[in-house]
Amino acid sequence: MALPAPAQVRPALLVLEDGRTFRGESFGAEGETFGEAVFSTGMSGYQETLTDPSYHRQVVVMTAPHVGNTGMNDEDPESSRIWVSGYVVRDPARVPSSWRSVRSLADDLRDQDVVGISGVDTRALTRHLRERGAMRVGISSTETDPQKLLARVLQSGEMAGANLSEAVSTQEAYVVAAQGHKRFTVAAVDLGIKANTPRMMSERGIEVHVLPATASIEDVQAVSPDGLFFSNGPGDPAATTRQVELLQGALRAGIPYFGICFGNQLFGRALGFGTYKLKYGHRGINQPVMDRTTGKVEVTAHNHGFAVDAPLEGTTTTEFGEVAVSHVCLNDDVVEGLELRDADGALTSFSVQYHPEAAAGPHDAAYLFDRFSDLMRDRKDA
Ligand SMILES: NC(=O)CC[C@H](N)C(=O)O
Repeated sequence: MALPAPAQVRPALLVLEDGRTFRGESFGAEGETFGEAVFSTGMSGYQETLTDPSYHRQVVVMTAPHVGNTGMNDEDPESSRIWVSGYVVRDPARVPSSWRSVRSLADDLRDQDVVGISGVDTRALTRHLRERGAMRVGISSTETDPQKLLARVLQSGEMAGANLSEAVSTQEAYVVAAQGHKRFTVAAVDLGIKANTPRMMSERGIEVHVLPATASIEDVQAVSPDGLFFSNGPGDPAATTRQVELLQGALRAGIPYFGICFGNQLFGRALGFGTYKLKYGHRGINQPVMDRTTGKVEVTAHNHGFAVDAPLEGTTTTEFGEVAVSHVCLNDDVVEGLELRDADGALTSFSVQYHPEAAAGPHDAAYLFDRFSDLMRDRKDA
């Protein structure tokens, strides 16, 4: 099959906040965009990455050199739109090829007004971010002067201190029915929830009441939940107070809790720990994490730029019980999970910094949804 002629090439410019400049071609929508430059090392799952609300206000650099081969389908999105504020690839596929593909990546970016750039040396850009840390960036197909774009990058918003989950959350509560026999009811606070999370709960007989990020403790209790869940989400956990207070109220009321990613960071804050910004974060689908409960190492999907500052060894006494770090990233010893136990040593709540709901995978961590079900069963019986 002959390849179609490349679309008319329009130059684009990428300028980091420290002045480093890359030149490439406009990819997706034309125009100008700003955000925090971060890199993802996943070799597959670009559609899930683009539609993950946790990437709100971030410009994602793909380290995979060739992106777009399988096009865009209607089954894999994690939400109803693309959330990244910009997209950087080296070599976009000119022809998508998959039986599920209904659009091309470039068309979807253009239709959803997402500005991207291609033809960039993404390896050099990633090495720069790894050495200097995640930082603000601008991409433009309308500006040709790097100094002028840099001035606008320096005026754009920072990720540290940004409270973003309410901007991406559902406005209205909705219910995802349990598949088969209903075993539990969960109140899931949407801080940027991915579609696969309620799906994986539903498959385990959980009826999921997805609530807006602004939900109150009364809204949670109105559902009579067996468990409370906080999702992943964008922004700085240190800038989020309302949901931390909600979580503390639920813990006082004795509701078992499970949190993922942002939900792990807010759990840490509710228990009295601080959070901090990692130099360049963890974003990819092959990060090794040890589950200290079983001693097993899982290969896991990550997308986080912040982390919980909790002691790796021993337990910490809080008004809610004894807390310990349950999971650790083997690359850099970053806290990847927390667990809370009562005075008898029984698990009452837990959370992980990584993604048991990960699509395209890996699926090593899917057992955590079973752990949540077991926890709700045990607390119901208690
Ligand atoms: N995926 C997430 O929930 C990300 C959490 C938080 N915004 C971070 O970057 O660390």
